[in-house]
Order: sequence, then structure tokens, then C-alpha cells
Amino acid sequence: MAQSKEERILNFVLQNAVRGDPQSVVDTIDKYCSQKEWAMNVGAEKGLILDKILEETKPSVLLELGTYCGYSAVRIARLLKPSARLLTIEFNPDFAAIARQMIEFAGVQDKVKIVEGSSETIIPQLKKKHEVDTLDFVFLDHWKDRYLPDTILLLDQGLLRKGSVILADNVIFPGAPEFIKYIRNNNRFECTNYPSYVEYMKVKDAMEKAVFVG
Ligand SMILES: O=C(NC/C=C/[C@H]1O[C@@H](n2cnc3cncnc32)[C@H](O)[C@@H]1O)c1cc([N+](=O)[O-])cc(O)c1O
Ligand SMILES: [Mg+2]
Repeated sequence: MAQSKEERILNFVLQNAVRGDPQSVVDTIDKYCSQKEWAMNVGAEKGLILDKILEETKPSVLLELGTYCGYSAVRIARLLKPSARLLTIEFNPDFAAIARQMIEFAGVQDKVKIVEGSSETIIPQLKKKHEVDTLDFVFLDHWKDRYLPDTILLLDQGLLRKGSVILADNVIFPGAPEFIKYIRNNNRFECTNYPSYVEYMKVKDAMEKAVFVG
């Protein structure tokens, strides 16, 4: 059967990156996706914003929505302290399989747990089934019309505490207007916008950081 783009990205990493070196995995994906085939990884420019916010926040319990090929899971995990844990939710089984191999090759599997399923199903299970108390950091990078309902779900489930950081990719392109309208008008969140560009393109994009004030 013909290979998928995601399989081609994974194979390029397996053949060109250094096993156990997450930075080389991140750089190799960026090389492939900027030179050969575009893919919806957060990428290097927005990745640096993500890195900086992670280094400021120093989170222990993290959630990512939309694993895709595992680029941001590897990028996040490479900066985490040994005891920190990233849960990443992906409902497409083919993408989850690719991401699992990407994460294992990078050597960050001890810090990253891929949970297969939809965010709306898994989020209500985080406390009981995945031993989460509250989340220190949430990265939103899944379907853009899910950002708002899933943020409300996180609130309803008592998964946010004073200081929890939500970072949303693509608030300009493709855009998440309902999420932005809600989060910037909700006085329980302090928002900061980080202008940047769509991965591997010269199209304007931005990330939005929303800190829960409790
Ligand atoms: O569309 C984009 N991202 C959607 C990402 C979607 C990924 O999240 C999963 N998912 C979706 N709802 C889910 C619910 N639950 C679990 N996984 C879910 C999908 O199976 C996919 O792996 C995008 C598009 C551009 N772009 O330039 O066009 C740029 C970007 O940076 C992007 O992130
Ligand atoms: Mg994105």
C-alpha cells in the first residue's frame, strides 16, 4: 500500500536522525517538512516560543491535544525534568502509531504517554484513569473548533489550578476565533499573544498563552 506522508516523515527520521537524541529528531522533521513535504508540526519558529514558555513554567504534569506525528511531544519532552510527565491525546490510530515510534526513537517514551481517543472522551477520564490531579501546562494543537469546548471541559473537570498555563497554536492561521473571544473576555484567564508564522511558511500566525488565575 502506498506510504502516507506521516510514514515518510517517520522513515526520514529513522534514517537520518540520531536515536535517543530528541533535538536531532525535531531538527530532522523540520528539515524534511521545510524541504520536501509540508506538515502541520508546530515547527521551529513557534517551537522556540513553546520552549521559552516551558522553561519559564517548569511544568510537571502536562497535557497535549493533537499528537499528530509526535513533533511537539518530542520537543516538549526534551525540556522536561526527569519526574515530569506529558499526556498527549490523539484520536487517529495511524497518527498515534507514527507518534509512538517517533517518541520511542527520540528516547522520551518514559516522559510521554500517548492516549488514543478523542479529547472530549479522554479529558473526563484524566483524574480517575490517568491519575492526574491538576494540569500545569496544556498545549492545544488539535482541530481548531475543539479548542473552546475542550478548554471549558478542562475547567468543568477541575483540571486547572491557579497558575495553570494553556498555550494554543494557530490562533491566527487556521485561527480559533471562538476560543480567542472567550479566553480574552474571561477574567479568570490572563492572556498573552505571541506573533509568529505558520510552520515552514511565510504566512502570519500566533500562539496565545492563557494563565488561569483560579
Ligand atoms: O489543522 C491543523 N491542526 C489540526 C491537528 C489535528 C491533529 O489532532 C488530532 N485531533 C483533532 N481533534 C482531536 C480530538 N482528540 C484527539 N485528537 C484530535 C488529529 O487526528 C490530528 O492528528 C493545523 C493546520 C495548519 N495549517 O497551516 O493549515 C497549521 C497548524 O499548525 C495546525 O495545527
Ligand atoms: Mg498547529
